[in-house]
Amino acid sequence: KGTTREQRALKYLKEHARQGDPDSVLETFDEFCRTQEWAMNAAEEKGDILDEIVRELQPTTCLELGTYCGYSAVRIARNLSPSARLITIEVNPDYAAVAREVVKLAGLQDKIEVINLDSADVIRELKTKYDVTKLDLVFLDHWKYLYIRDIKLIEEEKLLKKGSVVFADNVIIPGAPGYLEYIRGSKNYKSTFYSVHFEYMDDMKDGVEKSVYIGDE
Ligand SMILES: Cc1cc(C(=O)N2CCN(C)CC2)sc1-c1cc(O)c2nc[nH]c(=O)c2c1
Ligand SMILES: [Mg+2]
Repeated sequence: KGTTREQRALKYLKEHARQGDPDSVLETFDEFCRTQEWAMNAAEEKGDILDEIVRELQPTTCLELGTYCGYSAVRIARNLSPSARLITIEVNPDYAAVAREVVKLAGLQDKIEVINLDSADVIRELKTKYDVTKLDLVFLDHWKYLYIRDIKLIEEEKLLKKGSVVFADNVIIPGAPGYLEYIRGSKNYKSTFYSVHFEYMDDMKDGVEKSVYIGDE
């Protein structure tokens, strides 16, 4: 075929979504994944919880680990206030390239910065190189073994403040071994589990975990 699934998705979005309209981009992406090819987007149910968190928290600075094609980056950024921004990190260059196109298609390139590097390297430089003081929202959606590494790094860098929200995808499928135990066992967080359908699969259950930071700043 020569093209990747992510490139086929982008082509479909360019042909069917309204330029500059984030809602249209998300609806069209969901349609592609339900009618053409499955893809690991945060999708409708997980997306609704993410929307709720962003609307309630009104975060100024958001960090997403695991951009993939940019579905959840668009989902987060479309609800951000004018001066708020999202930094999203994607280690896979092919995914990052597609994500940048999807962000542009949604007209959100001024709110979203896609960084094609390893998450740990960027987290260590958020304060010095990316002008971040505190993170109001962190979305963990990259690789299950990196959730615990990266949340510990974020704590070490003192990037969280009281009320900061850490939202983790896939805590059931593929699962986040060690992360759930760590975050639920920590006195610095108040965690809530949401049982949700796995993206685009009405017969599979996954879980997402919302953790509010209540620890020392
Ligand atoms: C790629 C993949 C395949 C899965 C699966 O069980 N499958 C059976 C059912 N069929 C339909 C799909 C395939 S689950 C999953 C996945 C899903 C996410 O949301 C992810 N988020 C971030 N980073 C990941 O690596 C990530 C992987
Ligand atoms: Mg996921």
